[in-house]
Amino acid sequence: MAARAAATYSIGSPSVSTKPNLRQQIKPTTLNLHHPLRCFSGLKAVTDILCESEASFLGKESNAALVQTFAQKRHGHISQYRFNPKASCYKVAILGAAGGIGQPLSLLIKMSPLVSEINLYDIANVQEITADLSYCNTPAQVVGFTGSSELADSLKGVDVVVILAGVPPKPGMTWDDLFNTNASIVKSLIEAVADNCPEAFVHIITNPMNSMVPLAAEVLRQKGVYDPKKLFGVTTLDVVRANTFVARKKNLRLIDADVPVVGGHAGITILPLLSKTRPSVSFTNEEVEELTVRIQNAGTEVVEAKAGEGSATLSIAYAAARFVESSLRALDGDADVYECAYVESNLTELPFFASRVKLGKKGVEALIHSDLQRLTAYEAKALEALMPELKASIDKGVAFVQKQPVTA
Ligand SMILES: NC(=O)C1=CN([C@@H]2O[C@H](COP(=O)(O)OP(=O)(O)OC[C@H]3O[C@@H](n4cnc5c(N)ncnc54)[C@H](O)[C@@H]3O)[C@@H](O)[C@H]2O)C=CC1
Ligand SMILES: O=C([O-])CC(=O)C(=O)O
Repeated sequence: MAARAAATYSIGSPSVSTKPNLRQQIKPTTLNLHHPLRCFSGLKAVTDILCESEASFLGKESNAALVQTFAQKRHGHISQYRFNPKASCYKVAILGAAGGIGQPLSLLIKMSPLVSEINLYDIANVQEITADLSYCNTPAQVVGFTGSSELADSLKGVDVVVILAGVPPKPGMTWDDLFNTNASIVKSLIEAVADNCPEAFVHIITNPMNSMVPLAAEVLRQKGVYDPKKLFGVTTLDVVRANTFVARKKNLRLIDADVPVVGGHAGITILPLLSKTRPSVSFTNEEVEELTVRIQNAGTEVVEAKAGEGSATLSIAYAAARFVESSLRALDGDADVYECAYVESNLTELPFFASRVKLGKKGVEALIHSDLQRLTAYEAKALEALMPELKASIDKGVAFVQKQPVTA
Protein backbone atom coordinates (compact mmCIF):
# COMPACT_ATOMS: atom_id res chain seq x y z
CA MET A 1 0.00 0.00 0.00
CA ALA A 2 1.31 3.41 -0.91
CA ALA A 3 2.65 5.73 1.74
CA ARG A 4 0.70 8.85 2.44
CA ALA A 5 2.68 11.61 0.82
CA ALA A 6 0.28 14.35 1.83
CA ALA A 7 0.27 13.64 5.54
CA THR A 8 1.35 16.19 8.06
CA TYR A 9 3.25 15.69 11.26
CA SER A 10 2.07 17.07 14.53
CA ILE A 11 4.94 18.13 16.67
CA GLY A 12 5.06 19.51 20.16
CA SER A 13 1.35 19.31 20.84
CA PRO A 14 -1.14 16.66 21.79
CA SER A 15 -1.75 14.62 18.67
CA VAL A 16 -4.90 12.82 19.66
CA SER A 17 -7.37 12.44 16.84
CA THR A 18 -10.76 11.98 18.38
CA LYS A 19 -14.10 11.02 17.03
CA PRO A 20 -16.34 13.98 17.79
CA ASN A 21 -18.96 12.08 19.77
CA LEU A 22 -16.43 10.48 22.06
CA ARG A 23 -14.03 13.13 23.14
CA GLN A 24 -13.27 16.75 22.76
CA GLN A 25 -11.36 17.61 19.62
CA ILE A 26 -7.76 18.55 20.17
CA LYS A 27 -6.40 20.10 17.03
CA PRO A 28 -2.80 19.13 16.40
CA THR A 29 -0.29 21.72 15.38
CA THR A 30 0.69 20.68 11.91
CA LEU A 31 4.11 20.90 10.38
CA ASN A 32 4.41 21.16 6.65
CA LEU A 33 6.61 18.36 5.46
CA HIS A 34 8.59 20.72 3.27
CA HIS A 35 10.09 21.88 6.56
CA PRO A 36 13.61 20.47 6.79
CA LEU A 37 12.60 17.80 9.29
CA ARG A 38 15.00 15.00 8.61
CA CYS A 39 14.90 12.98 11.74
CA PHE A 40 12.55 12.24 14.55
CA SER A 41 14.77 10.46 16.97
CA GLY A 42 13.20 8.85 20.00
CA LEU A 43 11.59 11.46 22.19
CA LYS A 44 13.16 14.52 20.66
CA ALA A 45 12.54 16.03 17.26
CA VAL A 46 15.81 16.83 15.57
CA THR A 47 15.81 19.01 12.53
CA ASP A 48 18.09 18.93 9.56
CA ILE A 49 20.12 15.93 10.55
CA LEU A 50 20.98 13.32 7.99
CA CYS A 51 18.98 10.44 9.14
CA GLU A 52 20.01 6.87 8.55
CA SER A 53 19.68 4.29 11.26
CA GLU A 54 18.91 6.95 13.86
CA ALA A 55 15.38 7.24 12.52
CA SER A 56 14.07 4.60 14.85
CA PHE A 57 12.16 4.38 18.07
CA LEU A 58 14.47 1.54 19.00
CA GLY A 59 17.24 4.00 19.69
CA LYS A 60 20.55 4.39 17.95
CA GLU A 61 22.32 1.40 19.50
CA SER A 62 19.55 -1.11 19.02
CA ASN A 63 18.96 0.10 15.57
CA ALA A 64 22.62 -0.12 14.69
CA ALA A 65 22.40 -3.72 15.84
CA LEU A 66 19.46 -4.33 13.57
CA VAL A 67 21.25 -2.83 10.65
CA GLN A 68 24.45 -4.72 11.37
CA THR A 69 22.84 -8.07 11.95
CA PHE A 70 20.17 -8.02 9.30
CA ALA A 71 21.55 -5.84 6.56
CA GLN A 72 23.16 -7.78 3.77
CA LYS A 73 26.49 -6.22 3.13
CA ARG A 74 26.85 -5.19 -0.48
CA HIS A 75 30.29 -4.58 -1.90
CA GLY A 76 31.57 -4.62 1.66
CA HIS A 77 29.28 -1.77 2.75
CA ILE A 78 26.06 -1.75 4.67
CA SER A 79 23.42 -0.14 2.51
CA GLN A 80 22.55 3.37 3.61
CA TYR A 81 18.80 3.49 3.93
CA ARG A 82 17.76 7.09 4.28
CA PHE A 83 14.61 7.95 6.10
CA ASN A 84 12.57 10.39 4.05
CA PRO A 85 9.73 11.84 6.08
CA LYS A 86 7.86 12.97 2.98
CA ALA A 87 7.28 9.35 2.09
CA SER A 88 7.17 7.93 5.58
CA CYS A 89 3.70 8.20 6.95
CA TYR A 90 2.28 4.82 7.70
CA LYS A 91 -0.83 3.84 9.56
CA VAL A 92 -0.72 0.98 12.07
CA ALA A 93 -3.69 -0.70 13.78
CA ILE A 94 -3.27 -2.60 17.03
CA LEU A 95 -6.10 -5.06 17.80
CA GLY A 96 -6.11 -5.93 21.50
CA ALA A 97 -4.49 -2.60 22.35
CA ALA A 98 -5.80 -2.34 25.92
CA GLY A 99 -4.00 -5.48 27.09
CA GLY A 100 -0.68 -6.30 28.69
CA ILE A 101 1.20 -6.28 25.38
CA GLY A 102 -0.99 -3.76 23.61
CA GLN A 103 -0.17 -0.86 25.91
CA PRO A 104 3.65 -0.97 25.80
CA LEU A 105 3.54 -1.87 22.10
CA SER A 106 1.38 1.18 21.41
CA LEU A 107 3.90 3.37 23.23
CA LEU A 108 6.82 1.96 21.23
CA ILE A 109 4.97 2.43 17.96
CA LYS A 110 4.02 5.97 19.01
CA MET A 111 7.77 6.62 19.12
CA SER A 112 8.35 5.54 15.52
CA PRO A 113 9.20 8.28 13.07
CA LEU A 114 7.67 6.18 10.31
CA VAL A 115 4.16 6.18 11.73
CA SER A 116 1.60 8.90 11.04
CA GLU A 117 -1.38 7.27 12.78
CA ILE A 118 -1.95 4.51 15.31
CA ASN A 119 -5.42 3.03 15.64
CA LEU A 120 -5.97 1.39 19.01
CA TYR A 121 -8.79 -1.17 18.98
CA ASP A 122 -10.08 -3.37 21.80
CA ILE A 123 -13.38 -4.71 23.11
CA ALA A 124 -12.33 -3.07 26.38
CA ASN A 125 -12.38 0.72 26.61
CA VAL A 126 -9.29 2.24 25.01
CA GLN A 127 -10.16 5.91 25.51
CA GLU A 128 -7.92 6.44 28.58
CA ILE A 129 -4.97 4.86 26.80
CA THR A 130 -5.69 6.88 23.69
CA ALA A 131 -5.73 10.14 25.61
CA ASP A 132 -2.68 9.25 27.71
CA LEU A 133 -0.57 8.16 24.73
CA SER A 134 -1.60 11.10 22.63
CA TYR A 135 0.26 13.51 24.93
CA CYS A 136 3.64 12.15 23.84
CA ASN A 137 4.95 14.76 21.42
CA THR A 138 5.91 12.37 18.66
CA PRO A 139 4.40 12.59 15.18
CA ALA A 140 1.84 9.77 15.18
CA GLN A 141 -1.78 10.63 15.82
CA VAL A 142 -3.54 8.23 18.17
CA VAL A 143 -7.14 7.20 17.56
CA GLY A 144 -9.13 4.91 19.84
CA PHE A 145 -11.83 2.45 18.75
CA THR A 146 -13.81 0.49 21.32
CA GLY A 147 -16.13 -2.43 20.62
CA SER A 148 -16.99 -4.43 17.54
CA SER A 149 -19.10 -1.66 16.01
CA GLU A 150 -15.89 0.39 15.63
CA LEU A 151 -13.67 -2.42 14.35
CA ALA A 152 -14.15 -1.72 10.64
CA ASP A 153 -13.26 1.96 11.06
CA SER A 154 -10.11 1.04 12.97
CA LEU A 155 -8.87 -0.89 9.93
CA LYS A 156 -9.63 1.46 7.07
CA GLY A 157 -6.51 2.50 5.17
CA VAL A 158 -4.01 0.85 7.49
CA ASP A 159 -0.67 -0.43 6.26
CA VAL A 160 0.12 -2.81 9.13
CA VAL A 161 -2.31 -4.60 11.46
CA VAL A 162 -0.97 -6.18 14.65
CA ILE A 163 -3.26 -8.79 16.21
CA LEU A 164 -2.72 -9.56 19.86
CA ALA A 165 -6.31 -9.82 21.01
CA GLY A 166 -7.10 -12.90 23.07
CA VAL A 167 -6.15 -14.47 26.34
CA PRO A 168 -2.62 -15.31 27.50
CA PRO A 169 -1.92 -18.67 29.16
CA LYS A 170 -2.08 -19.28 32.88
CA PRO A 171 0.12 -21.86 34.60
CA GLY A 172 -1.09 -25.35 33.76
CA MET A 173 -3.12 -24.26 30.73
CA THR A 174 -2.53 -26.27 27.55
CA TRP A 175 -2.15 -24.91 24.03
CA ASP A 176 -5.51 -26.57 23.28
CA ASP A 177 -7.18 -24.56 26.07
CA LEU A 178 -5.71 -21.40 24.62
CA PHE A 179 -6.75 -22.34 21.09
CA ASN A 180 -10.35 -22.92 22.14
CA THR A 181 -10.65 -19.36 23.45
CA ASN A 182 -8.53 -17.46 20.96
CA ALA A 183 -9.44 -19.11 17.64
CA SER A 184 -12.83 -17.47 17.30
CA ILE A 185 -11.40 -14.08 18.33
CA VAL A 186 -8.69 -14.21 15.68
CA LYS A 187 -11.11 -15.57 13.07
CA SER A 188 -13.52 -12.66 13.51
CA LEU A 189 -10.72 -10.07 13.51
CA ILE A 190 -9.20 -11.50 10.33
CA GLU A 191 -12.61 -11.46 8.65
CA ALA A 192 -12.70 -7.73 9.39
CA VAL A 193 -9.16 -7.33 8.05
CA ALA A 194 -10.21 -9.10 4.83
CA ASP A 195 -13.19 -6.75 4.46
CA ASN A 196 -11.47 -3.48 5.35
CA CYS A 197 -7.73 -3.61 4.66
CA PRO A 198 -6.99 -6.71 2.56
CA GLU A 199 -3.69 -5.26 1.36
CA ALA A 200 -2.22 -4.58 4.79
CA PHE A 201 0.68 -6.50 6.30
CA VAL A 202 -0.88 -8.66 9.05
CA HIS A 203 1.23 -9.48 12.11
CA ILE A 204 -0.18 -12.22 14.35
CA ILE A 205 0.95 -12.44 17.95
CA THR A 206 -2.04 -14.15 19.59
CA ASN A 207 -1.27 -17.68 20.75
CA PRO A 208 -1.16 -20.47 19.83
CA MET A 209 0.52 -18.72 16.94
CA ASN A 210 1.42 -22.00 15.22
CA SER A 211 -2.33 -22.48 14.60
CA MET A 212 -3.48 -18.86 14.38
CA VAL A 213 -1.46 -18.04 11.25
CA PRO A 214 -2.82 -21.01 9.23
CA LEU A 215 -6.27 -20.17 10.59
CA ALA A 216 -5.89 -16.57 9.39
CA ALA A 217 -4.62 -17.76 6.00
CA GLU A 218 -7.68 -19.96 5.58
CA VAL A 219 -10.04 -17.09 6.47
CA LEU A 220 -8.30 -14.79 3.99
CA ARG A 221 -8.33 -17.54 1.34
CA GLN A 222 -12.07 -18.12 1.80
CA LYS A 223 -12.59 -14.36 1.52
CA GLY A 224 -10.60 -14.39 -1.75
CA VAL A 225 -7.96 -11.93 -0.54
CA TYR A 226 -5.13 -14.14 0.74
CA ASP A 227 -1.68 -12.82 -0.07
CA PRO A 228 0.81 -15.20 1.60
CA LYS A 229 3.53 -12.58 1.33
CA LYS A 230 1.71 -10.31 3.76
CA LEU A 231 0.70 -12.67 6.56
CA PHE A 232 3.24 -13.09 9.38
CA GLY A 233 3.41 -14.90 12.66
CA VAL A 234 5.67 -12.78 14.86
CA THR A 235 8.50 -14.97 16.17
CA THR A 236 10.83 -12.06 16.87
CA LEU A 237 10.67 -12.70 20.63
CA ASP A 238 12.35 -16.06 20.13
CA VAL A 239 15.16 -14.36 18.21
CA VAL A 240 15.47 -11.61 20.82
CA ARG A 241 15.72 -14.22 23.59
CA ALA A 242 18.19 -16.35 21.65
CA ASN A 243 20.38 -13.34 20.95
CA THR A 244 20.29 -12.29 24.61
CA PHE A 245 21.06 -15.73 26.04
CA VAL A 246 23.83 -16.47 23.54
CA ALA A 247 25.44 -13.05 23.99
CA ARG A 248 25.52 -13.56 27.76
CA LYS A 249 26.88 -17.07 27.50
CA LYS A 250 29.60 -16.17 25.01
CA ASN A 251 30.44 -12.70 26.27
CA LEU A 252 29.38 -11.10 23.00
CA ARG A 253 28.13 -7.57 22.86
CA LEU A 254 24.35 -7.83 23.00
CA ILE A 255 23.99 -5.86 19.80
CA ASP A 256 26.30 -8.22 17.92
CA ALA A 257 24.60 -11.56 18.57
CA ASP A 258 22.39 -12.85 15.78
CA VAL A 259 20.82 -16.30 16.05
CA PRO A 260 18.24 -17.43 13.47
CA VAL A 261 15.29 -19.25 15.06
CA VAL A 262 13.19 -21.48 12.81
CA GLY A 263 10.14 -23.76 13.07
CA GLY A 264 7.30 -22.26 15.07
CA HIS A 265 6.51 -20.52 18.34
CA ALA A 266 5.75 -23.15 21.00
CA GLY A 267 7.97 -25.54 22.96
CA ILE A 268 10.06 -27.82 20.78
CA THR A 269 8.79 -26.18 17.59
CA ILE A 270 11.08 -23.24 18.51
CA LEU A 271 14.43 -24.24 17.02
CA PRO A 272 17.35 -21.85 17.50
CA LEU A 273 20.04 -22.63 14.94
CA LEU A 274 23.01 -22.02 17.20
CA SER A 275 25.45 -23.27 14.57
CA LYS A 276 24.42 -20.29 12.43
CA THR A 277 25.12 -17.72 15.15
CA ARG A 278 26.84 -14.59 13.94
CA PRO A 279 29.54 -13.72 14.82
CA SER A 280 30.68 -17.31 14.57
CA VAL A 281 31.11 -18.91 18.00
CA SER A 282 31.50 -22.51 19.07
CA PHE A 283 29.36 -24.29 21.62
CA THR A 284 29.89 -27.50 23.54
CA ASN A 285 27.14 -30.11 23.24
CA GLU A 286 26.08 -29.23 26.79
CA GLU A 287 25.84 -25.55 25.91
CA VAL A 288 23.73 -26.31 22.83
CA GLU A 289 21.33 -28.41 24.88
CA GLU A 290 21.14 -25.88 27.72
CA LEU A 291 20.64 -22.85 25.44
CA THR A 292 18.11 -24.58 23.19
CA VAL A 293 15.95 -25.68 26.11
CA ARG A 294 16.24 -22.25 27.77
CA ILE A 295 15.09 -20.48 24.59
CA GLN A 296 12.22 -22.96 24.14
CA ASN A 297 11.07 -22.58 27.74
CA ALA A 298 11.57 -18.85 28.20
CA GLY A 299 7.86 -18.17 27.70
CA THR A 300 6.94 -20.70 30.39
CA GLU A 301 9.52 -19.14 32.74
CA VAL A 302 7.66 -15.84 32.50
CA VAL A 303 4.21 -17.45 32.83
CA GLU A 304 5.38 -19.16 36.02
CA ALA A 305 7.05 -15.99 37.35
CA LYS A 306 3.81 -14.07 36.82
CA ALA A 307 1.92 -16.85 38.64
CA GLY A 308 -1.44 -16.51 36.95
CA GLU A 309 -1.14 -12.88 35.89
CA GLY A 310 -0.44 -13.66 32.23
CA SER A 311 2.63 -14.15 30.08
CA ALA A 312 5.44 -12.03 28.66
CA THR A 313 4.30 -8.50 27.82
CA LEU A 314 7.25 -6.08 27.81
CA SER A 315 9.75 -8.22 25.92
CA ILE A 316 7.15 -9.22 23.33
CA ALA A 317 6.13 -5.57 22.97
CA TYR A 318 9.78 -4.76 22.25
CA ALA A 319 10.05 -7.67 19.81
CA ALA A 320 6.75 -6.86 18.09
CA ALA A 321 7.76 -3.20 17.77
CA ARG A 322 10.96 -4.31 16.12
CA PHE A 323 8.98 -6.38 13.62
CA VAL A 324 6.65 -3.45 12.92
CA GLU A 325 9.68 -1.20 12.42
CA SER A 326 11.21 -3.71 10.00
CA SER A 327 7.94 -3.98 8.06
CA LEU A 328 7.64 -0.20 7.80
CA ARG A 329 11.24 0.12 6.64
CA ALA A 330 10.54 -2.51 3.97
CA LEU A 331 7.37 -0.66 2.91
CA ASP A 332 9.40 2.52 2.83
CA GLY A 333 11.89 1.09 0.36
CA ASP A 334 14.74 -0.17 2.51
CA ALA A 335 16.12 -2.99 0.37
CA ASP A 336 17.97 -4.75 3.20
CA VAL A 337 15.41 -5.88 5.74
CA TYR A 338 15.69 -9.40 7.11
CA GLU A 339 13.73 -10.89 10.00
CA CYS A 340 12.68 -14.34 11.17
CA ALA A 341 8.92 -14.89 10.86
CA TYR A 342 6.39 -17.72 10.67
CA VAL A 343 5.02 -17.57 7.13
CA GLU A 344 3.69 -19.70 4.32
CA SER A 345 6.78 -21.56 3.22
CA ASN A 346 8.18 -24.19 0.90
CA LEU A 347 11.44 -24.64 2.80
CA THR A 348 10.19 -27.88 4.37
CA GLU A 349 7.25 -30.19 3.64
CA LEU A 350 5.07 -28.09 5.98
CA PRO A 351 2.99 -25.27 4.49
CA PHE A 352 3.94 -22.84 7.28
CA PHE A 353 7.37 -22.54 8.81
CA ALA A 354 9.38 -19.86 10.59
CA SER A 355 12.64 -18.89 8.96
CA ARG A 356 14.58 -15.81 8.12
CA VAL A 357 12.81 -13.89 5.38
CA LYS A 358 13.67 -10.87 3.26
CA LEU A 359 11.02 -8.19 3.51
CA GLY A 360 10.14 -5.79 0.73
CA LYS A 361 7.40 -3.38 -0.26
CA LYS A 362 5.08 -6.27 -1.13
CA GLY A 363 5.85 -8.35 1.94
CA VAL A 364 8.01 -11.48 1.89
CA GLU A 365 10.40 -11.16 -1.04
CA ALA A 366 12.40 -14.30 -0.31
CA LEU A 367 12.67 -17.13 2.18
CA ILE A 368 16.27 -17.57 3.27
CA HIS A 369 16.99 -21.28 2.84
CA SER A 370 20.72 -21.15 3.58
CA ASP A 371 20.14 -21.25 7.37
CA LEU A 372 18.64 -24.72 6.94
CA GLN A 373 21.65 -26.08 5.09
CA ARG A 374 24.51 -27.87 6.82
CA LEU A 375 22.67 -28.29 10.10
CA THR A 376 24.44 -30.02 12.97
CA ALA A 377 23.23 -33.50 13.89
CA TYR A 378 21.53 -32.00 16.96
CA GLU A 379 19.67 -29.40 14.86
CA ALA A 380 18.70 -31.90 12.16
CA LYS A 381 17.24 -34.23 14.79
CA ALA A 382 15.40 -31.38 16.50
CA LEU A 383 14.01 -30.24 13.14
CA GLU A 384 12.70 -33.72 12.43
CA ALA A 385 11.20 -33.95 15.91
CA LEU A 386 9.28 -30.68 15.66
CA MET A 387 7.60 -31.43 12.33
CA PRO A 388 4.70 -33.63 13.56
CA GLU A 389 3.78 -31.16 16.33
CA LEU A 390 3.91 -28.18 14.00
CA LYS A 391 1.90 -30.05 11.36
CA ALA A 392 -0.82 -30.88 13.90
CA SER A 393 -1.02 -27.21 14.94
CA ILE A 394 -1.28 -26.09 11.32
CA ASP A 395 -4.01 -28.64 10.55
CA LYS A 396 -5.92 -27.57 13.65
CA GLY A 397 -6.01 -23.92 12.58
CA VAL A 398 -7.16 -24.73 9.05
CA ALA A 399 -9.77 -27.25 10.24
CA PHE A 400 -11.29 -24.70 12.61
CA VAL A 401 -12.16 -22.40 9.71
CA GLN A 402 -13.25 -25.22 7.43
CA LYS A 403 -15.77 -26.33 10.07
CA GLN A 404 -17.09 -22.77 10.46
CA PRO A 405 -16.72 -21.18 7.03
CA VAL A 406 -16.48 -17.42 6.84
CA THR A 407 -19.34 -15.26 5.70
CA ALA A 408 -18.85 -13.88 2.19
N1 LIG B 1 3.78 -14.50 19.85
C1 LIG B 1 4.40 -14.21 20.98
O1 LIG B 1 5.64 -14.14 21.02
C2 LIG B 1 3.63 -13.94 22.23
C3 LIG B 1 2.26 -14.04 22.21
N2 LIG B 1 1.53 -13.75 23.32
C4 LIG B 1 0.07 -13.86 23.21
O2 LIG B 1 -0.49 -12.56 22.97
C5 LIG B 1 -1.87 -12.54 23.37
C6 LIG B 1 -2.18 -11.30 24.18
O3 LIG B 1 -1.47 -11.32 25.40
P1 LIG B 1 -1.67 -10.15 26.50
O4 LIG B 1 -1.65 -8.83 25.87
O5 LIG B 1 -0.74 -10.44 27.59
O6 LIG B 1 -3.16 -10.46 26.98
P2 LIG B 1 -4.18 -9.49 27.75
O7 LIG B 1 -5.27 -10.35 28.29
O8 LIG B 1 -3.44 -8.62 28.69
O9 LIG B 1 -4.75 -8.58 26.59
C7 LIG B 1 -5.53 -9.09 25.57
C8 LIG B 1 -6.46 -7.98 25.12
O10 LIG B 1 -7.26 -8.52 24.06
C9 LIG B 1 -8.54 -7.94 24.21
N3 LIG B 1 -9.53 -8.72 23.48
C10 LIG B 1 -10.07 -9.91 23.78
N4 LIG B 1 -10.95 -10.28 22.83
C11 LIG B 1 -10.95 -9.30 21.90
C12 LIG B 1 -11.62 -9.09 20.68
N5 LIG B 1 -12.51 -9.97 20.21
N6 LIG B 1 -11.36 -7.98 19.98
C13 LIG B 1 -10.45 -7.08 20.44
N7 LIG B 1 -9.80 -7.20 21.60
C14 LIG B 1 -10.04 -8.31 22.32
C15 LIG B 1 -8.78 -7.90 25.71
O11 LIG B 1 -9.81 -6.97 26.04
C16 LIG B 1 -7.42 -7.48 26.20
O12 LIG B 1 -7.31 -6.08 26.31
C17 LIG B 1 -2.08 -13.85 24.14
O13 LIG B 1 -2.72 -14.80 23.30
C18 LIG B 1 -0.66 -14.32 24.44
O14 LIG B 1 -0.61 -15.71 24.63
C19 LIG B 1 2.14 -13.36 24.48
C20 LIG B 1 3.50 -13.26 24.55
C21 LIG B 1 4.36 -13.60 23.45
O1 LIG C 1 2.33 -18.23 25.65
C1 LIG C 1 2.46 -16.99 25.81
O2 LIG C 1 1.55 -16.20 25.80
C2 LIG C 1 3.84 -16.47 26.00
C3 LIG C 1 4.69 -16.64 24.83
O3 LIG C 1 4.30 -16.98 23.72
C4 LIG C 1 6.10 -16.36 25.04
O4 LIG C 1 6.46 -15.81 26.08
O5 LIG C 1 6.89 -16.71 24.16
